[in-house]
Amino acid sequence: MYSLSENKLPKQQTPYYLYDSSLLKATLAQITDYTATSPFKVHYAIKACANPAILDIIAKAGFGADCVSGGEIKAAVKAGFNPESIVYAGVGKSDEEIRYALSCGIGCFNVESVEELEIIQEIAAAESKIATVALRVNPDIDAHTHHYITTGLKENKFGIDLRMLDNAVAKATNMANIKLCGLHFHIGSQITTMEPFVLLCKKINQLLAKFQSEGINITQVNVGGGLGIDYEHPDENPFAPFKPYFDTFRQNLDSGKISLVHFELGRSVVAQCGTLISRVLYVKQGVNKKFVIIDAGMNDLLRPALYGAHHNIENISNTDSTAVERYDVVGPICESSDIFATDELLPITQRGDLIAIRSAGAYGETMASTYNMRTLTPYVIV
Ligand SMILES: Cc1ncc(COP(=O)(O)O)c(C=O)c1O
Ligand SMILES: N[C@@H](CCCC[NH3+])C(=O)O
Repeated sequence: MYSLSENKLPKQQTPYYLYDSSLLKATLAQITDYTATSPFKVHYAIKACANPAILDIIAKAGFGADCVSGGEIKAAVKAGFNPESIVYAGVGKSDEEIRYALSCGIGCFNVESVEELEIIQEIAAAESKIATVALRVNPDIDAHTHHYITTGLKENKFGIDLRMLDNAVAKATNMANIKLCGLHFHIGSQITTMEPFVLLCKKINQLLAKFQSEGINITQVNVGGGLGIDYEHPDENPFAPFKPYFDTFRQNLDSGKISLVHFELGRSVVAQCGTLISRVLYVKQGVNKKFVIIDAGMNDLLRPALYGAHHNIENISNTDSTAVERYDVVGPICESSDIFATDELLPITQRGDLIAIRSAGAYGETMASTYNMRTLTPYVIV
């Protein structure tokens, strides 16, 4: 794995994303190993990181792609993902995006409402095409994660409510240009215990048994993504708990009823291979505290400002932990929420030091903006 020492870092203007390709490849190899013995297919969730160099590596490793917009489908096709291995979710697919997805020949639309199903039928009929769809079910399961990234509760906008599912299945099976291939679920992100996934498996088993008893043979399920990572200990735990995760589905899904299980992993694939590298502009004395003001801001990495997320922060210019101090680590953006950490214990830090913000490979670069007329964050892959 790449070591973050100052003299080995690329000579690149800060701030920038640094991606470790060897860690990414080792992660992909683990996932491939743990899924090889079962009818499991993993689609990488492009929203986590759509960097072309990263997509290239993931496509070459034989993964499918999970997309949520026409732009993501375009990026996936360009990166070499097989269109038949592309799945497409999202509550607000536009007519143009549906037409584009059909023209690419994507593998499956994960349909989030009956209203959307009707539009896909209409467009597919006009284009004389068959759209393969899975119905996204809202299973009303609490993923016990940040409320902004919980997606499987009945008050969330995602998926079809359980009470409306029978109607949606009946409609889908009767539409001339729709081929119903399965059910789709995604209960949330950064899920760190297996319990919500066990509940999900139980719900899936119940639903498939019910439909099969009614003569509706649904044999494929997509269980979404959501596997969490260790933000506090990226060196001790560079890999997400893939083995218990895949074992949970192997042990709890009713294999007699299911021919293929699709996964849509994002964060757990790419988070640990990315680091945001930044430089200290000022160490500012406040009334009761010191601020380390760095040249990266919430426009480069939004997660701390949006979710109060904490990423591990390291001073890679001074690693001497025998003399430490507490600092608020903040960016230059004109917002009080532009804070990466409060009371962070760091070695004595000074202007010019390089700061690494770890575990930033997922939902980092993809959520960056040009707010305050800043340039989009560049990247280096090593
Ligand atoms: C439908 C869908 N699939 C997959 C993912 C990827 O989730 P994660 O990055 O938590 O694995 C998301 C994001 O939460 C999603 O909305
Ligand atoms: N963007 C979120 C995850 C949302 C996943 C998309 N449904 C994060 O950074 O944690």
